[in-house]
Amino acid sequence: MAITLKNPELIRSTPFINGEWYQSKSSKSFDVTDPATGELIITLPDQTEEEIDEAIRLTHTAFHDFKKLSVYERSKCLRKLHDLMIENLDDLARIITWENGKCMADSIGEIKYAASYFEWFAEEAKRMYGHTIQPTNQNNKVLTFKQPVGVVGLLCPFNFPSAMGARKLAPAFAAGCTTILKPDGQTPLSSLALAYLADKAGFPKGTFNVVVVSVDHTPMCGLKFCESSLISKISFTGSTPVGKLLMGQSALTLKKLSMELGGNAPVIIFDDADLDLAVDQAIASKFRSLGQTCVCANRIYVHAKIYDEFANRFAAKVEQFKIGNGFEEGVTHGCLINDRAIAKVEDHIADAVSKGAKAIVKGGRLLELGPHFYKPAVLINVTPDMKVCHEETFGPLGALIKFETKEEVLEYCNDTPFGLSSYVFTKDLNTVWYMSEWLQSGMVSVNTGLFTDAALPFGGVKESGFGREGSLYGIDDYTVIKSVTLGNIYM
Ligand SMILES: NC(=O)c1ccc[n+]([C@@H]2O[C@H](COP(=O)([O-])OP(=O)(O)OC[C@H]3O[C@@H](n4cnc5c(N)ncnc54)[C@H](O)[C@@H]3O)[C@@H](O)[C@H]2O)c1
Ligand SMILES: O=CCCC(=O)O
Repeated sequence: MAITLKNPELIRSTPFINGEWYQSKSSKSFDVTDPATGELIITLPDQTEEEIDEAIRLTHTAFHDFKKLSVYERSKCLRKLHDLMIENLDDLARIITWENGKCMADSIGEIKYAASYFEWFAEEAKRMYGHTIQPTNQNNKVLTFKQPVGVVGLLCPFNFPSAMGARKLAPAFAAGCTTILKPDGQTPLSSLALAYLADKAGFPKGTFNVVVVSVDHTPMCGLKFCESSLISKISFTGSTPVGKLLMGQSALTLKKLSMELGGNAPVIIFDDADLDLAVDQAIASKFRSLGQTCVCANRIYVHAKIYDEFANRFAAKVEQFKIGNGFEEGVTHGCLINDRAIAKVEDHIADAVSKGAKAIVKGGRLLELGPHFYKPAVLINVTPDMKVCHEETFGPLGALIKFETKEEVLEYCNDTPFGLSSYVFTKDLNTVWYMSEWLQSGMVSVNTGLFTDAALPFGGVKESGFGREGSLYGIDDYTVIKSVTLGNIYM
């Protein structure tokens, strides 16, 4: 099914390099398909090593002029891009639903969320403050400047095809860095549409480049970024194993890195929680983008006193989901991205059931809807020895685990190498404080399942990575501090 857009020019079929829609000479190409139908959306050139090198070189050349552009000019471009995204909201959301499969309501939410990073960093661009410091020698003064780190390579995943790129591009541009973005080979159209709008917003030539490569050639592109001495920093969002690989590959050029990696988010529901709120919010967290969100609830710990009641209400709500093509009216949840994603959900369910879990909502493929549709599942009697407690499912499986005390549940929650986000539901301030203090995660969300925002410092601890995106801290990852000493000053 081809989609119609108010502005068909938003669909691009070539990379965007140095301010131009680049005519690739590659003899290879790759198909982007609609995960809901399996139908072809577009065929793109699979860029070669030489073309990636050339794109890096041009991004580097652009850096020297760009750093001279005033922060006020950078701020205006960012603000304009925000406005253009909102003007093109419906078209951009349709592109996400087409290439990613999430429902239109989620896609519209994603575009507003992505645009909000440009608005936020349009303001932050003006706030790259330095310090004046008094060193031990009274006749010297130290000044600090925040300077752009240089060329930044942005490697983005499929699950938020617009927002993950926006969350990197906006602070990088605000700081005065030039960027080269490689979108996921399954969902490249949103990034190309962003490049089209950035160009219209006045981003100078070469400051925002998008290269395209197939899923198969992605490791080649990753290696090129990591090994290039012209790229100063890499910002990656994706799984922990790939993050580790990129970090190793970046060692030779000692790059600055931001790693937004996998999660295994626990949700803890205490017996004093507002149950209606907890059920609704746990559902919102668990099934956002059908579970394909890095901060999605992965393990839901429910206090023994309210376990059965919570499980029944949770299951009843899941049964009400309307799964279908994301473009259809009334659909609450679309499809998963590919077969591998479904296989992981099936594996976690099979493992849990073989160890004693019981399905109170039986999940399963919905082949009558299309190749990647899956009815969400809810399991009770889940125990800490099951895979779902240790690995990120990244799909529509609600796993409910019983607990008795806060000390016990804290131990379960922290028993993982991951530490991205955690959720706590309770009315007791002491419990809120205790859990917020001791949960090993970069973000703790209390009494809400939806917390991400451009104003929030987003990022993990442990093997969920490092660096913070968004917020007043987000720009720091794209800057370096230069210290200037003024000597022999006499007053
Ligand atoms: N912390 C966050 O902000 C965040 C946000 C979204 C997703 N994620 C994580 O991402 C994972 C889901 O995404 P995925 O399955 O696509 O992850 P993935 O790591 O397989 O892929 C992520 C991206 O990296 C690319 N990639 C893969 N191998 C590469 C290589 N050798 N060099 C360069 N790029 C390479 C992929 O093509 C994709 O675009 C989950 O673990 C999820 O938690 C984290
Ligand atoms: O998937 C990860 C990002 C989700 C978000 O920023 O809300």
